[in-house]
Amino acid sequence: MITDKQLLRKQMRGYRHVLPKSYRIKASRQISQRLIRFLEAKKLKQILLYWPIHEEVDLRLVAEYFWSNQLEVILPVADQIQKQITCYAVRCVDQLQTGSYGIIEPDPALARLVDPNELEAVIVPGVAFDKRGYRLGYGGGYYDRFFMKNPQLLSIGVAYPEQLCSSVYAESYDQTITILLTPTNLIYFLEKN
Ligand SMILES: Nc1nc2c(c(=O)[nH]1)N(C=O)[C@@H](CNc1ccc(C(=O)N[C@@H](CCC(=O)O)C(=O)O)cc1)CN2
Ligand SMILES: Nc1ncnc2c1ncn2[C@@H]1O[C@H](COP(=O)(O)OP(=O)(O)OP(=O)(O)O)[C@@H](O)[C@H]1O
Repeated sequence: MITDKQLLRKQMRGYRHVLPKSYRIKASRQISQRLIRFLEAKKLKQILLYWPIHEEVDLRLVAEYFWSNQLEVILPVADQIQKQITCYAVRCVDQLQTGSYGIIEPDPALARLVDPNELEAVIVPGVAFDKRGYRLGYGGGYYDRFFMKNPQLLSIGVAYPEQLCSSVYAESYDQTITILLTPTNLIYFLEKN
């Protein structure tokens, strides 16, 4: 049986897939610039970023910003068996490799292992976000597990406006994000549901 959640995931991925490339590039640049300004204002440096796949918001400008300021870029490495994320910090693109799901990830042999307690914020990719701050991903539950173990972390979702919807059919294990950044808005979700 196909669930509402699976249908929504397919529909929202479809919406994202048909966004023109030029639109996605422009929106990604706007979101990246807003994120850089936010991180500077709050003096946040130890940030878990992500390297984009499919048509996700592309934050590589933020990675470039970190590297050009002699800061490390922290990225997740996905363990496909355990469905868990481990964080590694890299100093340049040479420390990256193609990992699970074809995602560009830190090479654990070259990168520095980062304890999640060191993190000051987590930038969360998603397929869709709803008005209560719940997120829909690719269905692996990686970020849900990560936030269940590290509930204190500030989580910042990033999205094109076309990824927002009224409900993503959140389940008991789903965690809300703290902030959502779009090309034109910064939304705070104050209530932890
Ligand atoms: N850029 C990025 N990195 C990330 C995530 C993410 O959502 N985006 N993750 C967040 O969880 C973790 C990896 N999880 C992922 C789970 C599935 C797919 C994916 O593309 N799945 C294919 C099906 C592949 C298969 O079945 O073998 C697909 O949905 O088309 C990608 C990432 C950690 N790193
Ligand atoms: N904290 C958890 N502990 C154990 N299993 C979990 C936990 N969180 C989620 N799961 C499991 O993970 C699966 C996928 O969850 P969900 O559909 O919410 O993923 P998602 O948020 O879309 O994916 P992702 O975070 O990887 O982008 C579900 O079957 C759920 O049972």
